[in-house]
Amino acid sequence: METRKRISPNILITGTPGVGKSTISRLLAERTKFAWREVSKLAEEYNCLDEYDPEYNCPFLNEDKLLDVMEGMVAKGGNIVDYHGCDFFPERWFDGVFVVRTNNTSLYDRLTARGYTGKKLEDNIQCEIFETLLEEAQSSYKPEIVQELQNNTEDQLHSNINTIVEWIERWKEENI
Ligand SMILES: Nc1ncnc2c1ncn2[C@@H]1O[C@H](COP(=O)(O)OP(=O)(O)O)[C@@H](O)[C@H]1O
Repeated sequence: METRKRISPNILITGTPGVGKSTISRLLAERTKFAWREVSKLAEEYNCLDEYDPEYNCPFLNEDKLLDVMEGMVAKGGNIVDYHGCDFFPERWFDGVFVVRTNNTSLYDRLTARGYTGKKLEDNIQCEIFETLLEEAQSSYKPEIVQELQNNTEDQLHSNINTIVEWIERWKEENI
């Protein structure tokens, strides 16, 4: 699969759990009619989860199996891939990578509302403070396709959607 064969771009929405990836992806999918690929749901649906990680209380992802499942889905473009990790996807899959960011207090409130406590809560807050996903994205993709989006407020949510929609329009002008 080569980038120039796509008639619509593939977009990766990544970031720490709770920053708003699903919210952005859902609204963006409604606006653009792109397919929203929730990687966690696909992993469950296609049995790509291996044995349980007792430390984090969640199953390990079988990355190779998931990539095999997703390869055909992303081939033609027009996908919004939503996941809290990004270094194991093939670089060639994505035309734009958006790293969603949230300040500590908002993230803390959102994760506690989701029922996160203890180590899981602390690790996710630290992940955001240390910009782990931003660094992961910057080291996995060309810097010019990686963009950070601050997503603390409703206003920012809507402007983030507009930013991505405008980015898609520009991509189409330049690539089709
Ligand atoms: N810009 C925003 N302003 C306020 N709340 C938001 C914003 N974006 C998302 N949220 C809320 O934060 C919570 C986590 O969002 P979600 O999209 O599930 O995050 P993720 O998919 O990154 O784990 C949800 O309750 C969602 O409604």
